[in-house]
Amino acid sequence: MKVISNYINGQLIAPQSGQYIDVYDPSVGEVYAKLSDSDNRDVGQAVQAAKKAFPVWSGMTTEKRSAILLKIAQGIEANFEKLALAESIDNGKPLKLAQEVDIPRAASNFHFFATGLIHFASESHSMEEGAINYTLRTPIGVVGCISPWNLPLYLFTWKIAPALAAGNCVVAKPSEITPMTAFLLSEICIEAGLPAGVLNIVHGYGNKVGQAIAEHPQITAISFTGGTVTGAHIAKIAAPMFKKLSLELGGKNPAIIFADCNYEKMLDTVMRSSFANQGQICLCGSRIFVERPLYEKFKLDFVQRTAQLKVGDPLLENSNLGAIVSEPHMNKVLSYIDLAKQEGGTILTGGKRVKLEERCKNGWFLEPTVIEGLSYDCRTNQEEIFGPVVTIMPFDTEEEVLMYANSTQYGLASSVWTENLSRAHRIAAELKTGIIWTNCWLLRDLRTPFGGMKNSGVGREGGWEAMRFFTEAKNVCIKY
Ligand SMILES: NC(=O)C1=CN([C@@H]2O[C@H](COP(=O)(O)OP(=O)(O)OC[C@H]3O[C@@H](n4cnc5c(N)ncnc54)[C@H](O)[C@@H]3O)[C@@H](O)[C@H]2O)C=CC1
Ligand SMILES: O=C(O)/C=C/C=C(\O)C(=O)O
Repeated sequence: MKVISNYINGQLIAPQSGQYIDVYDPSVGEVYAKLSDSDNRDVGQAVQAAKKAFPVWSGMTTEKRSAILLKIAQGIEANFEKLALAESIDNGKPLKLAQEVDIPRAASNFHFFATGLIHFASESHSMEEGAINYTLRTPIGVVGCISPWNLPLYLFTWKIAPALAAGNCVVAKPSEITPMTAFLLSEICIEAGLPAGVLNIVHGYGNKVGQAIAEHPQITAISFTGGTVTGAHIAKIAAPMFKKLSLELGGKNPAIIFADCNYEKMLDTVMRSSFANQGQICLCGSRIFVERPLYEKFKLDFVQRTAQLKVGDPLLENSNLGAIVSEPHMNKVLSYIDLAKQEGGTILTGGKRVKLEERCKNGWFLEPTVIEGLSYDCRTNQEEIFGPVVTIMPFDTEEEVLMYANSTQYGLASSVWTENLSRAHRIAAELKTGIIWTNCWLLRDLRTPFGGMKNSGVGREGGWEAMRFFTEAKNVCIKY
């Protein structure tokens, strides 16, 4: 059985506890690897290694740092098939999705920041009084990156690439539920010649390793993606130490469909925004609002298309949906389907666990589910489900749909479907979400600010936002 070691000070090493955690393949429901059960001792060791490496890494020329990060990107590309297969086995997502989205994006994250760092420059502001300010952006030192299980390598690299590009040394923790590709990345980093201690990957539970990262006084900035409750917990620990925080948290995203939309394009994309990655993306559109004249047609077509989706072995080419990441998570999603029924919802399609045969007979699979007949303010429509479950609701006016869309504690992303340009701008101005996609979904330009409002997070990642987060701004004012 594969044993997943920590990557500390350039070495693959066992956890100090000598203990290991079971890692499951969700499509077969069985343990297939053992993961280091690390604790604050391993985090302490990682921080010491990172501190030692900091003068070397931050003092390196940008060209040299860029070249090493590009080598990591090339290493991801060279190991493309191995990483995609590992991601699919670890997470349960269709192999095709890992090949088309997760792994290419992980390589892009490194490419993007490896080249970006060369162009990252100081700002200067001249004053009429005869003075000039220039703002130095210096690396922070040792930073922490904590990532979730839904897009494992994609989100892990989305954090560590800018942190490293900005000249920091990193103590990183991938999710204990999906640690495999982060482990494979540590092998790639060794191969790429990343100096020892620059990146340290400490595996284990959130309440041990994650907690130790949040508490460590020498980790002065943390980038976290995960659940809102965990984000609030980390914020509470970090606040008295005045740590810099970037929190990418949950969502309950609206998809708003007007009757004048490009119907076929909308339908194809809304299928994806509802069920991609089994609905386990914080950006998925889980509340679908449809203008009343289009509602019945949309309902008919959407339900029919959903019922035709194939839930199957993630390794097979024709599976549209794979397994849910874990048994507890599958049960959580099922409990929300029960709640929807109690709240008066009608299940139009789906709603049950899927029992596959042979290899996947004990896997954790769910039918893609469409629910109607719920009020906008019931729990099903207010709380994050994070699975292949969407609700559909009609609306009559722009004011009404904006009220529905903005009614939750979350404010991550919205998608809007209309051919009316003025309306698109009007709606975008009123939606309280950090990201608004009009006539598209998850169309990503890595230069743009990425993040949420309200309980969906604090701060923005991506492009210069990430480089600014991972640096200290120091203004120098010179009077001449
Ligand atoms: N990006 C997103 O929006 C995500 C949202 N979620 C939501 O959160 C819910 C719970 O999922 P979980 O896997 O439990 O997410 P989580 O928020 O517990 O896990 C995310 C990361 O935080 C770590 N973590 C957990 N406790 C920690 C602590 N005390 N200190 C520091 N780090 C800690 C985990 O080990 C993991 O690496 C999901 O059902 C879903 O609704 C989950 C994953 C991603
Ligand atoms: O950066 C992206 O393209 C996607 C990010 C997705 C998440 O943060 C998530 O699903 O947790």
